[in-house]
Amino acid sequence: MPPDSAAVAAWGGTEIFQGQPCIRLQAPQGDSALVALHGAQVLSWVAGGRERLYLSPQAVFDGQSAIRGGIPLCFPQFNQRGPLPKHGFARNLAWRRVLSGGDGDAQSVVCLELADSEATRAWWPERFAAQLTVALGAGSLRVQLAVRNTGDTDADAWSFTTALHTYLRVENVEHVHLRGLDGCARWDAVADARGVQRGAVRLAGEYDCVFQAPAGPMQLLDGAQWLQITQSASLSDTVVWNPGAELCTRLADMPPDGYRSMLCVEAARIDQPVTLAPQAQWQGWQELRVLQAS
Ligand SMILES: O=P(O)(O)OC[C@H]1O[C@H](O)[C@H](O)[C@@H](O)[C@@H]1O
Repeated sequence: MPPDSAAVAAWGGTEIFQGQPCIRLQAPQGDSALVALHGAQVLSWVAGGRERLYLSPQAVFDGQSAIRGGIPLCFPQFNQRGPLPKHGFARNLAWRRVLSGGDGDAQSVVCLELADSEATRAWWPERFAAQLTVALGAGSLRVQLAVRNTGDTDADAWSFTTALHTYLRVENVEHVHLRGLDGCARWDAVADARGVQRGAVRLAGEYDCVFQAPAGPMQLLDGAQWLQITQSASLSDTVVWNPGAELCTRLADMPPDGYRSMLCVEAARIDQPVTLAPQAQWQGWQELRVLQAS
């Protein structure tokens, strides 16, 4: 469905970024976020005067391709774990703005919806409604996905996997520490090896691991910039990804040295797909919060 630009404009807070209709969220103390209708993708989060998300300078904004950076949503399939296009189709389609119904005002909260359509049923036959709510707080950003099976009561249950595929901006990925995953079971997708994480995650080269999500918050230590990352228990996996130098040169929508400036810390549901009976609903969220370094 094409973006309903007129309706979106009537709600205010809209702007065009790289040719794409977007919604600008503003917090009183100066923080802001930018959310594209395409993919319901957060493209920017400025907190404490600093951009916190990585958006590739070579990202493609053609209204069809996945946008490299920000917070893409993988739904209803994570990666290539199924017959659908990689990471599902939600990041390739235009979402529409709906009433948020939540806390906060229209300046700091936006809710976008994607329901099944001819386009989605060409890939996946299920009837669904997905809502992505982005809430900007003082030094925080919370992204919540709610999914409902809108099938008739005598319809079948269906399953999905998902990820909030957050690209965090870092000074130099080889200098960061990601704390909070110590003791978590992990599958290293590069080496195809299972193990348990010991200590903080440090990176040197390509990194692609699916962890059992930690019970508490993680902390990303990037020099003097600290970020707390929390996810709901319903998102039971955490993915940490960086393409490294060699793979990065093969990603057409990233500059060769782009990998240095980003680290994906993804709140995901992969190993145990969510199964929804007709009319049942599920939700999951990730929250990012700026911390004072100590
Ligand atoms: O290039 P994309 O389709 O956006 O996928 C980027 C990456 O997403 C996740 O982090 C996966 O764990 C990686 O295996 C994958 O390469």
